[in-house]
Amino acid sequence: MTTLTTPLRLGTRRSKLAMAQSGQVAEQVSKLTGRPVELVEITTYGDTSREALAQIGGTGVFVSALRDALLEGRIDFAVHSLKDLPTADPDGLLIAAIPLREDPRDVLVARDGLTFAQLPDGARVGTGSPRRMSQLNAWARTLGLRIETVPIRGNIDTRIGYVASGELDAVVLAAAGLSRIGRLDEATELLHTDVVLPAPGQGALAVECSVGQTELTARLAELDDPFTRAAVTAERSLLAALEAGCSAPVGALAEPDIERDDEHGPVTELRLRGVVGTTDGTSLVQMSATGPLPASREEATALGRELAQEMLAKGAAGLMGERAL
Ligand SMILES: NCc1[nH]cc(CCC(=O)O)c1CC(=O)O
Repeated sequence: MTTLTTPLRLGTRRSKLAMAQSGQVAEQVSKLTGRPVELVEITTYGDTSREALAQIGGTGVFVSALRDALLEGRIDFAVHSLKDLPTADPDGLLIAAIPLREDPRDVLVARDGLTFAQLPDGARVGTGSPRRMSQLNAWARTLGLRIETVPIRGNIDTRIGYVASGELDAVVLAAAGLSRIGRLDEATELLHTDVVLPAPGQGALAVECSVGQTELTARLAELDDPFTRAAVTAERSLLAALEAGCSAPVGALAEPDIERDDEHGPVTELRLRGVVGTTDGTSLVQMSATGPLPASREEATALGRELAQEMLAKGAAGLMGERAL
């Protein structure tokens, strides 16, 4: 029988980042429910495989083992990095909460405190993400800088280690990940979203549970931040409508935008920006669209779809490689 003292089981990957974000949510859920929350470690294929992410089917590989555990009732809920969640909703599960998002931006961690513009010609910059490669190469071109992007994988500590060891001049990572493991102070530049748009959903978490768990779902929903939910819904709708996977060169960010409306005073809208590009950065489609705020799920989804259509009309599909064709 389930009682107030029965622990809730929170399934988590074993990485430092996963443990940190699961630990934070566990504490909040424990306060909300008055029940202890126990972390259950789940190993995913993405954790054990050394193959490149693109080869093993994108970041969804980190998620499926947690979802299997949820569906089989071995755990009660799971915390995912939203940007690692495939856009298709699985049967039998739901996102009970999307808490307030952290800083969605990417950061540079470079040797000797360098910013991107200060990197030497021929600098080796580590990232395995086609989205980052595309935008970094495009930015370098506008600065008249020649860089070499070097595909790397591994957890955050491993990636920063390539800079510490002198193997690479810099790596690019998500600010949110660094912040959650307490290493944000090692960033040498926060990358402005005018030059690098983050991955759809970056910086946000998703708290997932089984549809049958109505009581737990209702409690977890108290952690939900409606603005974050609307923003990431628009970003993920763009990604889905471009028919791109989570390892595609797609950046997206939805933010509040204050518009001057002379008759009724200022109005706040939801502004969605999107970018798609070739990994060498020679060709980019970058566009934006605005919708109402607050935004219902339908309105946020429509905004993403609308922007995708405009980007596809400008040739976005041709820039994404065969996945999109
Ligand atoms: N790609 C892996 C990944 N998945 C989630 C984060 C942390 C940031 C987030 O929660 O969005 C990271 C690390 C990174 O991209 O640097």
